[in-house]
Amino acid sequence: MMKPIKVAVAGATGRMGQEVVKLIQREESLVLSGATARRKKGEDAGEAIGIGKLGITLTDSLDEVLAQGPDVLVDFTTPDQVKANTERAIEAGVRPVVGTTGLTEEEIRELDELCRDKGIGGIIAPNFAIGAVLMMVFAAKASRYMPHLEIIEMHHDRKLDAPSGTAWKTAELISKEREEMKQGHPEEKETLEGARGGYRDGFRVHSVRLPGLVAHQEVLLSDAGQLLTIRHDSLNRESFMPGVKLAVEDVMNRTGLVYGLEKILDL
Ligand SMILES: NC(=O)C1=CN([C@@H]2O[C@H](COP(=O)(O)OP(=O)(O)OC[C@H]3O[C@@H](n4cnc5c(N)ncnc54)[C@H](OP(=O)(O)O)[C@@H]3O)[C@@H](O)[C@H]2O)C=CC1
Ligand SMILES: O=C(O)C1=N[C@H](C(=O)O)C[C@H](O)C1
Repeated sequence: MMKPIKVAVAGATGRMGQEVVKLIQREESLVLSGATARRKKGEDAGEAIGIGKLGITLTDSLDEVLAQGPDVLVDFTTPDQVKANTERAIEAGVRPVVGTTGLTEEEIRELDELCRDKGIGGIIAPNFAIGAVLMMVFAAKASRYMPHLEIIEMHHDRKLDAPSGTAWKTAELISKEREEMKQGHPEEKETLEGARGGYRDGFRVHSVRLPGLVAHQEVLLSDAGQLLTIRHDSLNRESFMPGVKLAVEDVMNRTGLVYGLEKILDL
């Protein structure tokens, strides 16, 4: 049997980090080698998230976790932590699998260069749910034929960033397929600031934040007499785990960093 992949988790007590720790526990091909969290540091990682003792103590020191020699670091922390965490992982020769949103295109390019210099693989995916990736790719394809469109993303009200990483990625994929064009009335005026949402490459992106939601997105595309709605709903955070597992396995066999799960799926 193959040796299990040693996975460390940054942000292990967060909404996503907890799911990743549970994923690692149920997969024989993965083993938890370390975990970071600040508020629950010193506690056992399993006990802290209610799944029983795992023998891994939570620490707020990423360097301590990296010194254990994991193969992969999975990061679900915050937009202000992720760049530094990922740089430190790569410098330590640990392959990053990043779900945390908020990295700019320039930062992603820098991290790719670092990975290549080290000869290791990495992936940054704003959304690990396979259905969400399909929604983004289908919407981008549809935009070639139906270029009038708007993106509406809807999330829980604990989310820090707007628009979501998924909406940014969708916009990027659409902008590669669709000729830039202005939509709506040329003399349109907002009488309530923000009413028309954010603007990118000629189309609008709207962010909704409500308690009880998880992660949802609609891309509305229209033409005379017709509306195409491409929608994805993550109903819980387990929905992201098959994609996380795929990414952890993938980075073991690549050099350089990819941005987007669609790059490692055979679509
Ligand atoms: N790619 C994808 O598929 C998905 C991406 N996301 C993204 O993942 C990120 C996390 O989301 P979510 O889990 O909901 O957020 P949470 O706020 O629930 O979790 C973030 C966790 O990070 C921990 N944390 C923050 N800073 C540090 C630090 N310096 N060291 C150690 N731990 C730290 C926090 O714990 P403490 O304060 O105790 O340290 C917290 O538990 C967001 O950017 C979100 O957009 C979310 C869902 C899916
Ligand atoms: O914060 C979240 O919850 C999510 N964040 C990611 C994003 O910003 O797109 C992925 C998913 O939408 C859930």
